[in-house]
Amino acid sequence: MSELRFEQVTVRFGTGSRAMTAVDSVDLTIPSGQVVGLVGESGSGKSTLARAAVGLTELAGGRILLGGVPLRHRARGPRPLQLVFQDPYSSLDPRMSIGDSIAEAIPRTGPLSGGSARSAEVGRLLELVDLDPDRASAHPGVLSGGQRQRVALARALAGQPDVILADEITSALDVSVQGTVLNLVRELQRRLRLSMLFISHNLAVVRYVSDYIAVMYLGRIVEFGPAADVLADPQHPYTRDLLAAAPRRGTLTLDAEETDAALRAVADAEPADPHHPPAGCRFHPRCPVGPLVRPDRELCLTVDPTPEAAKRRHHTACHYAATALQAVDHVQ
Ligand SMILES: Nc1ncnc2c1ncn2[C@@H]1O[C@H](COP(=O)(O)OP(=O)(O)OP(=O)(O)O)[C@@H](O)[C@H]1O
Repeated sequence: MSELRFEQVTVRFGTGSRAMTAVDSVDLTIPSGQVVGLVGESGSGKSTLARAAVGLTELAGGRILLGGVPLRHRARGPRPLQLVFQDPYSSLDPRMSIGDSIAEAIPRTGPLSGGSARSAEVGRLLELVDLDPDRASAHPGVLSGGQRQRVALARALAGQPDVILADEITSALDVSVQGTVLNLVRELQRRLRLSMLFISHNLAVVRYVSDYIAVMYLGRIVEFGPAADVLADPQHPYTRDLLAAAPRRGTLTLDAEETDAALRAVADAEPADPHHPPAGCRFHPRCPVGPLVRPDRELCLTVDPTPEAAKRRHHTACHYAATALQAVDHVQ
């Protein structure tokens, strides 16, 4: 079993007046062999959550379990979680051949410890990501962005992971290449039965690969559910903003910056300051729904809806989710 579960995970940065909670009491499960797409605007805490899972960032609270076992208790050896970044340059040493970079990530013990087994494995991994094994001696600098991202994927797979955390892996690629890399990711995920957290600003990209969608806002998960349900029947006003800002189904034409800009235009407000998150519901300063239901917004201003959220298969952290959204539709 390779279910990855975040339980009440909290990450803080800074001290004193610059202290901030980047990830706040997050509960999130990535079911075994499934893809959870994590979407939200810049600064919402998506990368921090992924970095916490691989131990690059310390937890201030909560725990992370793989197959029911807290991660810090697992024995060393093949790395069960692998993080793939937006920029493959950060994981590929430009001075090393791509074959050596991949070989370096193959476990040094077990059946792949011998030299010839390792180079055969490099060839197999390159083929797996649709690259010619003859390119093993090439350096990253001579490859296209899409090819480099394939190498980064091969390197991640070399660690024999159960879980891949893919952080904006197509954001730096031309739109024409994004589709082929996304197809490859989905095919590999299915073939190898990987569990995956797939992070992107772009809901069009997320919906392309995800079984479930989680929406993050100011360090919190504000909506979670099966992808089809979230897309067809978004419950949180922020998810509706995201959907309004996303390119239509089948296109991937908005990049990260454009998506953020579109989001702000839709919500007609600057993102909240993560150092001073609003009291009550964090989304209330941007929310079109609360004032429609109750002009004084008492509940929204004073009561944090998150703790009640995670009870159903498709759930949201909004006091007035479904009923109020119908009211907004009616007014519009
Ligand atoms: N090492 C750090 N030190 C201090 N603050 C940090 C650090 N890493 C992240 N942050 C802050 O934590 C918050 C969440 O950042 P994070 O990168 O996780 O967001 P994100 O949703 O992934 O956004 P982006 O897509 O822009 O990376 C931001 O306000 C960011 O400035």
